Amino acid sequence: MNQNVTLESQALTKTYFSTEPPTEVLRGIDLSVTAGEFLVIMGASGSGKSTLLYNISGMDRPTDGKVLLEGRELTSLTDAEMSNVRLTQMGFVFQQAHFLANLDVRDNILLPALKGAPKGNRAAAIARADALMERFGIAHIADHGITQVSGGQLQRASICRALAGEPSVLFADEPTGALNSSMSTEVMDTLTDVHRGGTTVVMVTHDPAVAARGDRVIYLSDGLLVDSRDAGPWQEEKAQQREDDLLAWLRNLGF
Ligand SMILES: Nc1ncnc2c1ncn2[C@@H]1O[C@H](COP(=O)(O)OP(=O)(O)OP(=O)(O)O)[C@@H](O)[C@H]1O
Repeated sequence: MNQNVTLESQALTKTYFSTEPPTEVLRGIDLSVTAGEFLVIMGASGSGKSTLLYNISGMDRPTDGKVLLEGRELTSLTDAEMSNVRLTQMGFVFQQAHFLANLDVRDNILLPALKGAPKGNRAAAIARADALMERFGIAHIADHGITQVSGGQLQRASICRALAGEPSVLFADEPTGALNSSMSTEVMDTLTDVHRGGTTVVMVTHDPAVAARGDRVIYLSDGLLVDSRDAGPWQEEKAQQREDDLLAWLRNLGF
């Protein structure tokens, strides 16, 4: 394995047999994600973006093919081993934050980190969560209930939760899908910061302005990886140009 590759899929396929005829959603995906990369997955609705994210992150099991994280084959792990990998090496951000209503923001952020932390590391986990909330500008809402904060704050809290276990890869599925444009910018500034801190980010989005943040965009069509575009690191001052260039590329692909 190339030392710089952190996450890899080889001939990955996913077929749902619950439908008649079965639905072939992923039809042989070879993908390499470099350590520290910000990779964006795009494609038309139904092309298999979320399915790919779920299968490379061990949330679902592929029908065939392999997934490797830092050289370790995830596809051969037991469910318990896989769930430990998710807890200790991966972070997840979804369109909706899925927080527990009876816990405040800090305790929601801490919940998975405490599950993954060895006994006695509670104080360190709390200190890390507090530092993350400070870094992403939500320290002042740490004691608030989750219904007392904005959608953008909640999504930044879910990024803190995803980072609390110090994952090597952060997976995000339409993280701005439920937000207005100013909250979306707020959340993407946070993810850009996460990426600049060295965390590998793999994100699904249908929004070109959001996708323009990535170092590289791959395009899925009907379960196949049909193209890939390197854009280089995000530069705020070139935001509009990056989005326009990405859109031109996407239009050529039929987006
Ligand atoms: N559990 C399932 N059983 C059967 N078919 C499924 C299942 N989950 C997803 N699919 C089908 O797989 C295809 C790809 O779904 P997926 O959610 O990965 O697409 P997507 O590119 O993320 O789409 P969108 O942009 O609309 O979210 C769709 O046709 C969907 O209906």
